[in-house]
Parts: sequence; structure tokens; C-alpha cells
Amino acid sequence: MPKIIDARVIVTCPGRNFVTLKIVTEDGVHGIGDATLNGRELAVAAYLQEHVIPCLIGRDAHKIEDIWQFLYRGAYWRRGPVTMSAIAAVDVALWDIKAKLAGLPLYQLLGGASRTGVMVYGHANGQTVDDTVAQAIKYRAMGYKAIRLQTGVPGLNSTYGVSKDKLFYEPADAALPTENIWSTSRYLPTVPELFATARAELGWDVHLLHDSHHRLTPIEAARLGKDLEPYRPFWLEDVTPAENQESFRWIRRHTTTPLAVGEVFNTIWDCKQLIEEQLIDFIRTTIVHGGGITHLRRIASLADLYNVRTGFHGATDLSPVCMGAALHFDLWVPNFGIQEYMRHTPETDEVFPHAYTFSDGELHPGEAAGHGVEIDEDLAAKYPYRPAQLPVNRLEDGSMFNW
Ligand SMILES: O=C(O)[C@@H](O)[C@@H](O)[C@H](O)[C@H](O)CO
Ligand SMILES: [Mg+2]
Repeated sequence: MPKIIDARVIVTCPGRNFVTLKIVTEDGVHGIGDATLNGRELAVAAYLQEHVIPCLIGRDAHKIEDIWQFLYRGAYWRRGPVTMSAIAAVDVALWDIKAKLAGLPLYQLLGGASRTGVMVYGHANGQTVDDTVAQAIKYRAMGYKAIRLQTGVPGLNSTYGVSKDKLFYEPADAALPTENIWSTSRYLPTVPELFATARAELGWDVHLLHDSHHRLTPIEAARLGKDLEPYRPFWLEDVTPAENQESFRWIRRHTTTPLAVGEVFNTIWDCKQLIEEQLIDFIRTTIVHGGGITHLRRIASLADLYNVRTGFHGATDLSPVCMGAALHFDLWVPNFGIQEYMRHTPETDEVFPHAYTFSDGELHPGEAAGHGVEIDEDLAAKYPYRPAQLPVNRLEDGSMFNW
């Protein structure tokens, strides 16, 4: 058996913080998994270091399912983003090892390729509608077949998704949370205007998406969905918080705009009702926050029964390790929808050399054995951890709101 003899947590900040778990077996094969939880990185690092790693030493790296169940059931305290990100890191590192030992790219172990490439969407953003559409035109020229449009809201200093960097967006911008101001009434009219201009300029041969970042009530979301129907969006993302899964019934009753949700979910229990009642069209939970490949596979299989497709989260805080693993999953999963692809900084790409490549609006995980992503530990050590938290939002009258 490939016995686990060492496991270590690597925290590095090549432009932003990433937590990576490296597991090493007796015969020298190693695997890595992403454990990054934006703004709460060290909680996962400590969970792994103090509570998980001691349990891994001496185990058979091939027993992925048994180790998953051990960590999930064995903790007694189930679910939650910290626990599930830690389990995901172990799971992905073990899948990496298994595929390396088999000498195969990971997607072959999952069931082989179901498609030739993974359609991705880019994140076009700008202060004004015209700036955003100009960015979208650039994405189109780069070959993207799907583009998410985010624009500034007149009268608000900043809003989710709008930044000075155009290929990546980094919201965790300070050691303590930045305070933003939010107004739903100012925001709501901007999106249909953005989509009308985008359709006029870009035409219909491109998928357009939008993220409301959990800021609407169900009935406001229903209104936005109806207003966008003429522009045929690919999806509206995270329109309302989903702790109460039933609330999506209200949106569903009023609009045919497809709905995507779930980047903050961490288990199948967060989306069971949403899927079984067909209240959503795309599930966004990704490998690192959803318990790894082993658990995501269960979510995707349930979703497949109800015509819900995958649309994994892929912002900059999901490390190249998560992206690599997600792309193997995407290439295989029968009910694939789309994959978010926000590029990493050149420094991040250097710390995490990877086999995945982009061309013609699609990513491909590559043919390297394993998931195809490595970490350069010497380089990683040159970028020490920097405290950074996500922003918060207040309404114009000072009330705390969802960011
Ligand atoms: O869809 C997305 O990419 C997001 O909603 C993220 O930008 C999200 O805000 C960050 O991943 C939070 O860490
Ligand atoms: Mg989002």
C-alpha cells in the first residue's frame, strides 16, 4: 500500500493568500490539495495541522473513501466551510496520488472525458455600462464564449465585482474588512441597461451572465429575472442568500431566467431541496469548499437526476490546485454546464506550475498524471502570509447588509 508518511500545510501569498496541503507517501509519490477559505485561511490551516494531519500518518493513501468518511463522521461536528475545506484538501491530494500511481490524468479515473474542453466564463467589469461592455468585447476577442457582466452602480463608491484589474478581481483588499455601501434600488435598474447595451454591442452569439452576490430578496430577484428575460442571460448568480432553500420557490414562480447558486455551500445538504424541487439550474459549489471530488461527485449525481448542471465557482481565491482538480471533474461530469475562470496573477501561476491550458474560450486540464498542478515550495516560501479579509456592506442608513 502507498503508506502516508508525511503531510504538511503550505501557506503562501503570491498576490493573495493560498493554503495548500501536501501529502507524501512512503514510495515518494506526493499529492496536493487546495484548502483556501478566503479571509479565514489560518482557521483551515490550523484545522489541518492540529487535527487532521496526525490522523493521516500511516494510512493507506489509496483508501480515499474511507479517509473521507473518517474525517467527516469522525469529527462528530459535521459540515461547515472550515471542516469541508480541510476534508477537500485531503481528498484532492489523495486523488492526485492515486492518479499519479496509475500514471493517468485524473479525469480518466473519474470515468474519462465526456467532452473535448471545458467552456469557461470570464468576468468583464467596469465603472460604467460602456466600460463594462468594452471589457466584454476584449474577452470576446480573447475567444471567450461566455462572459459575466458586472458594472458600477451610480451613486455608490464601490460594488461587488468592479475593480481596477481587468482579468482578476480581488475583494479581500485589507487586513480588516473594508466597508462598502449598498443600495438595491440604485442597483436594480443598472443591470437591464447593462444587458441591453451588451446585446446591442456583442450580439447574440455569446453567453452573458450576472452575479447579484446574495444582495436581493426573493421578490426583488424575481423582478430582476423578469427584466432580464428579453436578453436571454445564461444565468443569474446568487440572487438571494440560500440558507432558506424554499425562498427560491418565489423566484422560480415569476421568471424563466436560469438561476445559479451555491459558491458558499459546503455539503449536499445545502442544496438538496434546491435540486430536488428543481428550483435552480446550476450548482456552483466547487471542489475546495464542498468536501473535494468525493463529495462533489455526490452533489453532481443528485443534480443530474433533476436537470441541474454544474457551474463551479472559479474566482481568484480558488487556487490553481482547485482549478486543476475542477477541470478534471468538468471534463468528465455528464451534467456539465460551465466553469468560472478568473485568471490568477503571474506570481500565483509561477508558484503553482500547472498543466491546464486555455484556448478558444475553453480550458483543458492537460494529460499530466494526477491533477496536473504542482507547488514550488521554495518560491512559495518567498511570499509570506498577509492578513486580508473580505469587505462588508452597509445600507445607506448604516444598517449592516450582505456583502
Ligand atoms: O462568483 C464569484 O467569483 C464570486 O462571487 C467571488 O468573487 C467571491 O466574492 C469570492 O470568491 C469570495 O471569496
Ligand atoms: Mg459569485
